[in-house]
Amino acid sequence: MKGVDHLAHERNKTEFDVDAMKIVWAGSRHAFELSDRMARLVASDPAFQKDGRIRLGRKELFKNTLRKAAHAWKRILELHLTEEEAGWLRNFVDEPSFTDLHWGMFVPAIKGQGTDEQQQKWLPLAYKMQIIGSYAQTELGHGSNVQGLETTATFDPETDEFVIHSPTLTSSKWWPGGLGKVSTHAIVYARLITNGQEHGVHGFIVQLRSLDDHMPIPGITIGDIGMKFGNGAYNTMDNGVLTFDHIRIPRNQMLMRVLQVTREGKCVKSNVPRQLIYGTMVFVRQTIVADASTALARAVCIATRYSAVRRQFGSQDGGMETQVIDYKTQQSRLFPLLASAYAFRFVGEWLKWLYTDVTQRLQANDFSILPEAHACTAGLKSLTTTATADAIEECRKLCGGHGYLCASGLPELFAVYVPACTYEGDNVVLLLQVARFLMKTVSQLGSGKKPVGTTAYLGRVQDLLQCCCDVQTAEDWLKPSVVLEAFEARSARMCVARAQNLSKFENPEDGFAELSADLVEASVAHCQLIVVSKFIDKLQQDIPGKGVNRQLQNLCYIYALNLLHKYLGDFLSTGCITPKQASLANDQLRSLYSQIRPNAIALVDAFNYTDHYLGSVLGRYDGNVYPKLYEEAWKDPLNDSVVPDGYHEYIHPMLKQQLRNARL
Ligand SMILES: CCCCC/C=C\C/C=C\C/C=C\C/C=C\C/C=C/C(=O)SCCNC(=O)CCNC(=O)[C@H](O)C(C)(C)COP(=O)(O)OP(=O)(O)OC[C@H]1O[C@@H](n2cnc3c(N)ncnc32)[C@H](O)[C@@H]1OP(=O)(O)O
Ligand SMILES: Cc1cc2nc3c(=O)[nH]c(=O)nc-3n(C[C@H](O)[C@H](O)[C@H](O)COP(=O)(O)OP(=O)(O)OC[C@H]3O[C@@H](n4cnc5c(N)ncnc54)[C@H](O)[C@@H]3O)c2cc1C
Repeated sequence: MKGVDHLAHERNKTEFDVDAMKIVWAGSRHAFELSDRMARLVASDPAFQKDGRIRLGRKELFKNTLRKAAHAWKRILELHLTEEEAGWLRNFVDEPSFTDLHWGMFVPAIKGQGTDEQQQKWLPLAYKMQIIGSYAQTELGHGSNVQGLETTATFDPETDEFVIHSPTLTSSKWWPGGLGKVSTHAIVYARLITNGQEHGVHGFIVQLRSLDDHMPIPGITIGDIGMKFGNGAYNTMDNGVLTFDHIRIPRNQMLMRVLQVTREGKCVKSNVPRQLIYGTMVFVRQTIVADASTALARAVCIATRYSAVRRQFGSQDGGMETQVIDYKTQQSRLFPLLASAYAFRFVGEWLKWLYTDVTQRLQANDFSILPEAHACTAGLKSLTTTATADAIEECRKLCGGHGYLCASGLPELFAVYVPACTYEGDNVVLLLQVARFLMKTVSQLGSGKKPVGTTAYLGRVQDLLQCCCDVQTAEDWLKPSVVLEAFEARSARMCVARAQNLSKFENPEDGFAELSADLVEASVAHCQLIVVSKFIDKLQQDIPGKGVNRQLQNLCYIYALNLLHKYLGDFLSTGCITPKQASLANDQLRSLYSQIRPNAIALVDAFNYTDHYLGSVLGRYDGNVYPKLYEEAWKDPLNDSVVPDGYHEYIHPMLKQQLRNARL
């Protein structure tokens, strides 16, 4: 790092091995080295520079994204990068584009729902980018309700083809990323109709554009759906609209792992459950959880470094003013977010493991943990994206006025990130799925079915309904068993209370609708328990590096005790803890903030973000904020001329008018 390090005094306070923490954050030495190499490769390549992109108009912005995606692909081929390396490289380019959907959804959909023959035919084309794919599920009229989609795929036995059609305006495909201007193909979700009978929604591989001149296939209408929230931000993506007028595709382009349609138009079910049609969403939700920690860590890194640079008030005898990071209010807002970044990292790691485990089991025809995988991915996607979007906004406020400048990097980060609360399942709709899973689990307790995995604690429900929290001193809140029991008891009691209320309804569906707001709260409690318990599990691992485990313990308890404080109503009303114990938890929280304080800068350094990736003047590694902020202001196009365009037309005549009026 060249030049003066304005944060050196902060780094000198560090009480742990930052390099060892970098490896913990990355997940392994291999992951660290690989991501570090790719981050530096991107940061050092002028073709990937990001300065000024927020000032580009839509067309320039989009073309710039196409240029970067093409350059990234060129570098991937030239350097013979592995799939893993290529994924990191695209990540550090840090610009949403059609490639996200091609690699993130189109390829996984074919892998997860295609037969062996379909995979053999389509994957090599996709891997070489000889075709570019998107994921066209959502329509103008329906997104959450997948079974309500209207596009039809009618089998024509005479020609051995499906006819894909958009019967209504609301059946227009609407939102798919990469679809508007780039994709040549899409996985299109449509209602399958054979021999006049409906067979639910299925995926079909449909060519959209000519591979020669990129013109839409006759009968297809396709375009971009228009500008989205924020400058730059997600507008690099061509989210699209698409309609079909009786488009014909060969029968073998229906993804047939779940259901096969024969030459005669007969439907033959395979042994895999129907829910596997939703498998791509499960995969992507899992990646979104991992991505949440990355986005949250970016915002926290910016806010933490800036909070150490920024000084306000408190100067005595003309000495230095107080660093805003030393205010307890700043710490109580910032450090729980820092702790959440680590918590989400570890739960994301665990979810990846769970997903891999489910995938292997599915291949061996074991579908038993599919409902749990669905509930965990849906619930954790919802919990982590909501918390991350809120946290990015909180980090903006933590940076005061300068946080509102685009140069802080936070407005763009927020605008890019916030749709994660909606895409891949609206966060409330997903929590309702978790609630269904929890209520089903509770209802089966009486029949002796033993809950496993993340709901195993519900098997001890009788104990959890009676247990009393064993906290007498603030230090008692640093016992993993105490924290875990408090979270388990809160979640179990909320689930049981909701189940009892549901049982009062004659029709369970009426009850579910009526109590849905309460049910969502139980889902949140359950998901928070998962995050806390996976963080505690992480602490039990042998983590090398001086002081690393100690810092992680502090972060873990900050995460848990801050939730306890924030959701105190739940903990008190369910009788899990007493007001006195809650007050002791707060005492402990304040003490933990003081312990984290000297390590805060090193804990964000451990994310190993380059200045290029952070894209923030406030979050610069060297803390040299003010000169760079000053320099940045002069780059604004308004400062190209001293007297602005429009002066002669609008300002000058107004001034003259006032002068005349004054003389009158
Ligand atoms: C620049 C930032 C990028 C960040 C991302 C980083 C990495 C990601 C990598 C790549 C992606 C690239 C970019 C990402 C950006 C945007 C892409 C966005 C894409 C999309 O949004 S695609 C569209 C997503 N749409 C949805 O999520 C729709 C939500 N709705 C549903 O999932 C379902 O309709 C529903 C709500 C679950 C209802 O289902 P339905 O069948 O009608 O009803 P139920 O009766 O409730 O369920 C029946 C039964 O099935 C079980 N179930 C439901 N879903 C699943 C599932 N997914 N898996 C397994 N099982 C499932 C349910 O539990 C029921 O079971 P029972 O036992 O009770 O019968
Ligand atoms: C940036 C972005 C990218 C996207 N990319 C893609 C893509 O590549 N491919 C694709 O197919 N789709 C994509 N989508 C679409 C996305 O998946 C849907 O928008 C999302 O699933 C939400 O569905 P909806 O829009 O129908 O919301 P709605 O369901 O209409 O939600 C509106 C409101 O109704 C509430 N609500 C809905 N149902 C219920 C219920 N049962 N109970 C209680 N409340 C309910 C919701 O909580 C929400 O508050 C994208 C969306 C965005 C914003």
